[in-house]
Amino acid sequence: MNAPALNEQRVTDADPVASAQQQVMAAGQFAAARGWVPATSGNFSARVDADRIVVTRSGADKGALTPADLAVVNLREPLPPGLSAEAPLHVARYLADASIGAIFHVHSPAAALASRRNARHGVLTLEGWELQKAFAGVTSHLAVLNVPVFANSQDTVALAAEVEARLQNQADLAPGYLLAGHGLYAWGRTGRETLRHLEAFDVLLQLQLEWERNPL
Ligand SMILES: CSCCC(=O)C(=O)COP(=O)(O)O
Ligand SMILES: [Zn+2]
Repeated sequence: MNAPALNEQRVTDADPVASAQQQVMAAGQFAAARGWVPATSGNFSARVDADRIVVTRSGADKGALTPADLAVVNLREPLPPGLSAEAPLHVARYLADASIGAIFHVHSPAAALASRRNARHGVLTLEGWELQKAFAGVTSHLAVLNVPVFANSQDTVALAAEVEARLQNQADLAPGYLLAGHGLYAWGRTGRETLRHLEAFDVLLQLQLEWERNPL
């Protein structure tokens, strides 16, 4: 999962926009196949270079994305109309962390439910699960990983500022956060790593929900 496939590497070298588009379209199919982006929910982005990302347009079916559903956006310029309503959340993350290569947002049932269960605390803490090692840099099930939970908001510019202020000061941060009653944002250095993180989050959130409901 860590090394890009040969085809992905060739496209990256030749055409970084096409590579970013390919990562986003593949992620959309992966998420749709698992029921994580129902009814056009979710939004996906991948970095092109230090200044640009590819991001989904608003309302696109994430399971059937084509290049026409994707916009190339400069991170340091005003956002054009028609982008995902949540594009400010993507842009703020890329600007805050130059190592991020892709950000995928899903509305999986586990994320929506776990976010509401933990909204009052403002954080969901993962600990004791071997699958935590699917997150980059985590080497033990004993690691304590915090997943911040934010109140949902339709003002995604203000929400992005709130998220980034909190993430800067969050110790032991997992590669993602939850929006209450809404879903999960996850990131990684590449599209493949971000998909691995999404998949790990999905199982870990299901385990956590079951554990909270019925601890042994
Ligand atoms: C259809 S779900 C409500 C909007 C949302 O939360 C989402 O993820 C999709 O919004 P977008 O503007 O990116 O299509
Ligand atoms: Zn959403």
